[in-house]
Formats: sequence, structure tokens, C-alpha cells
Amino acid sequence: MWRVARSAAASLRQSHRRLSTAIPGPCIVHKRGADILHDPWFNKDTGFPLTERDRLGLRGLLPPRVISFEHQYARFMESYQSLEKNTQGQHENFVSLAKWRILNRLHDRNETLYYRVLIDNIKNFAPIIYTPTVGLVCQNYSGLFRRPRGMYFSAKDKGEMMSMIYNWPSQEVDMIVLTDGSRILGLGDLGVQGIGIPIGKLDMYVAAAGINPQRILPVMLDVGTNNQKLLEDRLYLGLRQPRLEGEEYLSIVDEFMEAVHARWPKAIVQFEDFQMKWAFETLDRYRKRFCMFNDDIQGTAGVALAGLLGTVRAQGRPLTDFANQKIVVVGAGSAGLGVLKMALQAVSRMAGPEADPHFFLLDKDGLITKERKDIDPAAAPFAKTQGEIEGLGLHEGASLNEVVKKVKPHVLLGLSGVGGVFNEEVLKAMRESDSTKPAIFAMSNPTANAECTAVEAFNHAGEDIVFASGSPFADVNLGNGKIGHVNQANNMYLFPGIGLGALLSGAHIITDGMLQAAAECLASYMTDDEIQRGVLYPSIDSIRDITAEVGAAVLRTAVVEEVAEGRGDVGSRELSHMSKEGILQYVKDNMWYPVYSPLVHEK
Ligand SMILES: NC(=O)C1=CN([C@@H]2O[C@H](COP(=O)(O)OP(=O)(O)OC[C@H]3O[C@@H](n4cnc5c(N)ncnc54)[C@H](O)[C@@H]3O)[C@@H](O)[C@H]2O)C=CC1
Ligand SMILES: CC(=O)C(=O)O
Ligand SMILES: [Mg+2]
Repeated sequence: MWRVARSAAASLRQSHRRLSTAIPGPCIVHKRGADILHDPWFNKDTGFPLTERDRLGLRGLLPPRVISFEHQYARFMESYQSLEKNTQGQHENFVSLAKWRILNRLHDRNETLYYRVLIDNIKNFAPIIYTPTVGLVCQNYSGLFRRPRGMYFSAKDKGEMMSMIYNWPSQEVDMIVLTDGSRILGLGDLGVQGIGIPIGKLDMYVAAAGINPQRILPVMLDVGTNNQKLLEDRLYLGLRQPRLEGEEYLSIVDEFMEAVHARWPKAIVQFEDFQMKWAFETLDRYRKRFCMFNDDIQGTAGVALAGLLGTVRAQGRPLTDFANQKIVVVGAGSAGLGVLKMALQAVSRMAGPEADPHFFLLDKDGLITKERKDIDPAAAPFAKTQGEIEGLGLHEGASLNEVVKKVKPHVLLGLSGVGGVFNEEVLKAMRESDSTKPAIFAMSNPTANAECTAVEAFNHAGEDIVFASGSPFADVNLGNGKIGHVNQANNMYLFPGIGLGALLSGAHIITDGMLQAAAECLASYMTDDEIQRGVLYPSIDSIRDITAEVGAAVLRTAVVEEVAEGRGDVGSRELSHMSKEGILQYVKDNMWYPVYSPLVHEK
């Protein structure tokens, strides 16, 4: 793990803006010699200039030739490309893990170079450090583990967290991504192995939002696991006990949140991949007290809503027609319910609170109606009444196939975590959709858990669909020079901007208005021409640009809603006097960009 010199954070903050200009400001270090080479934040490998080698006691610890940043970059890319060449024809998982390892080694050694190659090659590298490969990494975490990254708070640490939090070497932390490993992507309970998710999400924060990597903190809250295979695995690195439940569980999360708040009152905590009951409960419990959000509920909802509004535009209809769209959501978990909740709010805004949207919700037991026994309170508002479905010939627990055939939905959206649940019959039934451009969103991750593949969607549902998946698929060649465009409907298009906007506004909470602004910003980012071509989301190549826009929209709303308290020298007064363009510029100026800063040693 990298270590950060004690008061370096303050000087880094000062040089923060200068980092994005041609001449980077100096960076103060409180260590010398080999300690610097072993610190990925400061390490430049062979890139230390001779004068710096003298100043920092590095002379003789490196080969004599000084290699430029550009040359180091090219060398890394060459080794990455030869790995690609040498592993051609090997099993996909083997290749993906080999790619992850080479990137991870760089991450552990030299963060400046790591984040530069990540930013410049985000389209190629996101599938390695994020979904789908991150899922494979979590599954194989015990075997892959070499060095710790982030912090681990376990059930055994009860009563100690307030002091433990000071073990983190960085003085300042802006963004924390927290998981308890209970629902990692669509892979279920992976216990402590789920730490890969906060690490991957925070890599996206650095790459997309320009959050300074010295101010991020991935956290695993290990309260045990109910995964029997892991409990029996002699290599498993987490607590070997069943998950804590009830008040015992909540007291651990409470203690962690208090500890974070005590040390870094302005840090933003993103809850990630918690099983549904805790996802909703913790969001409810903390959202008015801390600056936090749940990415699976709220980030996903915004991304899905942006895509749903895009499909209305793709049909050539006015946005207000969203209220008339028939949407079938498959999966009544934290993500599916989050989407429906936000979609309902959008319908109410467009058509008034009395509007009656045409949403159909299914879980593993089929269509959810008011007749469902032990219905989850969060799903209850979306349960159909007998009167709403009898005309359609539907009933409690109707299968997906029946629902699609009878409803003829405009949109079929999957957040079930079940690979292949949009089978051939279901997809063929979408040909009878009442929409001129039916939309299929197979949003579950990783790839094997997607409700269908892109090829299956275009083959079975027809060429006139719009398609989106949570993990990346290649565009589909439809023949005759036509291409079926594949969108990636993933919360990565929003969470970095939500975090960035909240951070720079100094908001003490994240409001519904801020989240709605984020979704609307993403929805309006695409041009009519792109939408007509079935392109609902920006290319991941432009993720830094869309994130700046989303961050600015979130910040503006925080100011309007009077929750922005400002940050550093820029207080709420200064923020409220900034123009729209001024806010966007302010956001961009505060995005960290990786370049080697001159290092200055201070005792
Ligand atoms: N693309 C994206 O940005 C995001 C994707 N996801 C993905 O969504 C999936 C679900 O996440 P959560 O809602 O948090 O999980 P969850 O475990 O809370 O909910 C899963 C839901 O799917 C239902 N389900 C299971 N089998 C089914 C079947 N055969 N047919 C219909 N419904 C079925 C369950 O009853 C449950 O309601 C995961 O795969 C996750 O990776 C989650 C967040 C963001
Ligand atoms: C993308 C994401 O957050 C998930 O699949 O859980
Ligand atoms: Mg997630």
C-alpha cells in the first residue's frame, strides 16, 4: 500500500489546480530515498530527474538513464500490447486476469503513470478495472491478493473504529466507496472479496471525475459472509462467521460512519453493492445526517432514466410522452426499485401527481401484484391491482413471457442479476411492441449475468430496437452495412459526477434535486442525431467531459437548494455568484490530472 507523507496533503491541495496546467506545481514529501521509490503516489520509477535524485537521496538507487514520462508510458503500452498478442487464443478469463494483473502492478508501483494510461485508454481499460473483469477479480481475490489497498473494518473491530480511522495515512479524504460485500454485481455474497468493487469504482472516480487519488479511500465492512463456499475456503481472507444481522449489523455501520465523519467531516460516502434490505435501510438512516448516497439505488436510477428519456426521443415523440410509456422492469431489488422510484417522480413532474404510469414489475416469482403475499414495502407502490391487469389477461406471478406478450411494452429493462432471462421467446415477443423503436436494457453485471447479449437482442427482437447493457458488448453487425449500436447503461456515467459535484459544492447532504439534475444532464447530453442512431449514452472515451457536466449540474442544484457550504477558499457566497459557465469551469479546474510534479523534500 502506498503511504502518504503526513502533511503532504495540504501542499497537494495548493498544487491541485496547477497540476492540470503545463508546469505542475511542486509537491512536498517528507520521506527520502528508497521510501519514495516504494510509495506509488510519489514514485516516478526511472523518471526521476538527476537533480531530484540528488535532492531526495535517490542517486545510485536507480539505473543511471533518465526516462521521460512519455517514454515510460510507451514502454508500458508496449508490454500491455505484447501481453495481448501473446495470450491470443487463450481462455477469456485467463486473458482478462492477466491484463488486470499488469495494470494492478503499475497501480501498486506508480500511480501517476497508472492513472494517465487509464485516462487515455479508458475504453480499453474500463472493462478490466471495472465491470466485467472486476467481478472475476473479486471471485478470485484470495488467490490474487498481494498487497492491501483501502481499509478493512470488521465485526471484530467494534469499539475501535474511531481510532482505526486514523491509521489511514492520508490527512484528507474526499471520496469513500464502502461495501459489505453482500451483493457484488450479480455474483451474490462475496464477503471480504468484494473490496475489488470499491477499488474499481474509485479508479473510475479518478479517471472520470479527476478526484485526487491521494484523497480516495476504498472500504470493506466485513461483517461475515453467508457464502458457504467461502466459509469453507482455507484461503478466504475475511471473517469466518455468518453475517451479522439486525441491530448488531447496524451498530457496525453506525460506528464506521461516525468515525469517518469525525476525521473527515466533508468526505462523501458512496454505498455500493449492499444487499437490498441494507441498501434501503442505510440510505434512509444516513442520507439526512451525512453526505452519502447509494449508487445502486440512486446512481443506477439516474442512468436508467436518462436512457428511458432517450428512447422516447428515439421514437420521435415529445419527452412528456414518457408518462405513456409501457415499461416492464425485471428485478425488484435495490436497482430495479430505484429506477422505478425515479421514473415515477419524472412522470409526476411531467403529468402531475395523479398520473398513472404504465410500469410492470417482476421478480423471481413473476409479476408483482397487490395479491402478492409478504410484499416488500419498497415494491408495494409498483404492485398492480386486479383492475389494472385483468383486461390484459394477466395475474399475480405471471411469467415474463406472458407479461411481454400481453403488455407489448415500449421498454424491457432487466436488473435481475440473472443471465439469459430475456430468452429467445421473450425477445421475439418484443417484436410486437407498441413502440416503433422498442428498447431492451439488459443492465445486469457482469457480462454472464446480462439478461441477454447484444447479438441475441438484435437477432431476436429485430434491427429497429435500441439496446443497452450494463457491461460492454461490441456493436452488432446487422449486415448490409448496418450496425446495431450497443449502449453501456451503467451507473459509471453518473456516480463520478454526483460525487464531484457534491464535493465541490461542500454540500452536507445529497438531495433528490441534485440526483435529478445529474440524470437530466446526462439525458440532455446526447444530440438528436445521436439519439436517432440509437446512441443513448456518450462514448466512454468522453466520460471525463460528461462527468464535468454532471458535476456542474449537481453543484448548481446544491447552490439553488441551499445545501452548498462551499469548499476551501470558495464559500457558498462565491459559488452562488458564479455563472453557469463559471461553475463548469470551476469544476474542470478542480479535476486532478496525472503529471509528474517536482518533489521537494521537507523534514
Ligand atoms: N448497469 C448498472 O449500472 C447496474 C446494474 N446492476 C445490476 O443489477 C442486478 C441486480 O442488482 P440489485 O437490484 O442490487 O440486486 P437484488 O438482489 O437487490 O435484486 C435482484 C432482483 O431480481 C429478482 N430476480 C431474481 N431472479 C429473477 C428472475 N429469474 N426473473 C425475474 N426477476 C428475478 C429478485 O427477485 C430481486 O427482486 C445485478 O446484476 C447488478 O450488477 C445494479 C446496479 C447498477
Ligand atoms: C454497476 C453496478 O454498480 C453494479 O452492477 O452493481
Ligand atoms: Mg453496484
